[in-house]
Amino acid sequence: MKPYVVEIANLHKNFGKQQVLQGVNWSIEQGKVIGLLGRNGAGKSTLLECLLGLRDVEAGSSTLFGQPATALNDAVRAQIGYVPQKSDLFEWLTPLQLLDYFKALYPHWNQAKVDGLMQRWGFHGDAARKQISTLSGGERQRLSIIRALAHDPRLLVLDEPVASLDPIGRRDFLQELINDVIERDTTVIFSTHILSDLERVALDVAFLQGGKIVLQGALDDLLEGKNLSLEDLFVEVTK
Ligand SMILES: Nc1ncnc2c1ncn2[C@@H]1O[C@H](COP(=O)(O)OP(=O)(O)OP(=O)(O)O)[C@@H](O)[C@H]1O
Repeated sequence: MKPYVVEIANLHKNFGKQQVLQGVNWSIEQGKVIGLLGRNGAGKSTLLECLLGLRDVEAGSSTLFGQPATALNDAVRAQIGYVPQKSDLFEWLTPLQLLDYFKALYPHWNQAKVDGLMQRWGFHGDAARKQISTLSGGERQRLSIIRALAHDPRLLVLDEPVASLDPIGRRDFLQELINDVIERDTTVIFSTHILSDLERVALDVAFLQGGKIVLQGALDDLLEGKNLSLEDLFVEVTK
């Protein structure tokens, strides 16, 4: 068995009186590609933020590569790539300036990968020199993904990464993910509402419902012998 990259134990998170996470237990082995599913407002973004140590929690813990998520050392931090749901890019920079900025922060930076993705994903020529504030939603999302992949992370956390991408952009991105996982045994956790995409890349799924992971496992196993589609399963688990 491979080591666990993520270990979440009894995680509780409230916003005021609202109990969003109510005892999440979730362990993720190295090299897994997991789709996180749940209704709007189920707490997927909150869970991904808590998993990464970006939010205070009421109780419980998240451990990444054996270290508490709230106290990661620089070496572990450099192994993580994150695409948040809301763009956190520096609006006043251009894509080239943004990537140069992050390049200086990471010990491992795969410039060949960045150059290739910039070419393929529409950032050749003028688009690479426009102010980020003027980019479209999909262009920002592409840039955010390039930034997250640029340092060859071993753990990728993606919060609805393809929501604004056109079908070709989605296909390219999914292909990139698959290649990366196969080549480097990257662990990928991504939330999405696009079940067809999930079925193309995720071997595992986890359902967040009522503040807990209520069902997880290999997609094939969960659907086997049930004559259900993933959509049917989603409806059944989250109703
Ligand atoms: N900063 C915040 N302050 C107060 N409430 C919040 C905050 N962030 C999230 N919430 C609430 O927590 C709940 C879970 O939100 P979250 O964004 O994690 O859900 P989600 O599953 O990612 O939803 P979606 O599928 O719509 O993106 C929601 O009811 C939301 O209103």
